[in-house]
Amino acid sequence: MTQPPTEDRPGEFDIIREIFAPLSESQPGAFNLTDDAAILKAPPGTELVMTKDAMVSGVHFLASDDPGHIARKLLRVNLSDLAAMGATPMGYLLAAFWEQGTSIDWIRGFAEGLKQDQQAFSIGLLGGDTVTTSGPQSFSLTAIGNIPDQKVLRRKGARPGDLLVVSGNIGDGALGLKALRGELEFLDPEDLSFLADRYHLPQPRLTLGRALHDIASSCLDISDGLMADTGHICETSSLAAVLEVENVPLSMAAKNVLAHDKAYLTSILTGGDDYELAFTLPARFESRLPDLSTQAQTKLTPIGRMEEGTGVRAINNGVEMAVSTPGWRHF
Ligand SMILES: Nc1ncnc2c1ncn2[C@@H]1O[C@H](COP(=O)(O)OP(=O)(O)O)[C@@H](O)[C@H]1O
Ligand SMILES: Cc1ncc(C[n+]2csc(CCOP(=O)(O)OP(=O)(O)O)c2C)c(N)n1
Ligand SMILES: [Mg+2]
Ligand SMILES: [Mg+2]
Ligand SMILES: [Mg+2]
Repeated sequence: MTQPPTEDRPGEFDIIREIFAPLSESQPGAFNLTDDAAILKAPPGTELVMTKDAMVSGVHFLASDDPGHIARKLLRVNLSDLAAMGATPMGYLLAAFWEQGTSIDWIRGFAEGLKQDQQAFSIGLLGGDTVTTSGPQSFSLTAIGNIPDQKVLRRKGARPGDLLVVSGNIGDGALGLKALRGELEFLDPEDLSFLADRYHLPQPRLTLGRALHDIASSCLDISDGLMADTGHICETSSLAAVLEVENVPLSMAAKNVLAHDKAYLTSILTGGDDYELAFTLPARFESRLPDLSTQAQTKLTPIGRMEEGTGVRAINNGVEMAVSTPGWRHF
């Protein structure tokens, strides 16, 4: 920041000391955000797992979204990638590109959101960077976790005959964005706010990821869209997937959207913002799904099967769906 601090307008280092340093309290290696970098030890017998996702106003969130929600989603989408690898969160690094003129209240609201979710997910701030930009509000977060040696879940590893299983419900995030944009005015207010909440606050499936260590043959989180991300398992595992669309788990709100207009099925299957896990399961483990579901406190639904070949085919009650765009692409 180039502006000098005044009594009522804190400067860059006031913001770091007063707003961000308290978020690093649980991390002794962050040195209270007073050093050039942080240190972190992996517990004995574990490996570090690292992931980074960015969020940009107008691309990943709406400029009108609550700053606390934006912060929590930023943390949660990264935790979702740790969950997909089967990892346990430890710490995170944050780069904030504040749009010039951002108010201190907005920054405080953002940090409040981080504080709330740090406690919920047992993770703390390790460091980062604070800059301003003439572009839109943007953030990048690097989450670091650990996993016992040799336990990592990969996108690669699915075998022909494995079941394709998803956690939670699919499509709520994409429909939530439509709800916030005023496109689903036919829904009642409870459904609208349920879907908006699902867009704002995904639920990273960390307990599930850890429970899948010796069970899943491959795993990822669904961020771009169910069809596109299933395609990633197919590509890295050199297989095809057949998706039984009628088995895709839906919330009551999503069912109400479909009852109004079946065309929303494409948004559900390809819209992304799900942050549920999709994993492949050797058929001999199918009987373990109810226990896994109880342990992970999420619904687990088999929605298809892996086969020899390439690509994802979506079959809706026996009829193959033509899907031109399987998910979100930045380019
Ligand atoms: N700019 C980049 N530099 C290095 N690695 C990247 C970059 N962009 C994406 N990746 C890597 O490419 C892979 C796929 O990225 P992405 O689709 O964004 O993953 P995800 O959807 O799980 O967040 C990941 O391993 C990610 O770390
Ligand atoms: C305002 C707004 N428009 C569109 C979307 C939809 N969207 C934007 S990026 C994206 C995919 C996920 O983001 P990405 O940066 O690709 O995360 P990753 O897959 O790397 O985890 C989706 C579904 C959104 N979330 N918010
Ligand atoms: Mg990414
Ligand atoms: Mg991912
Ligand atoms: Mg991601």
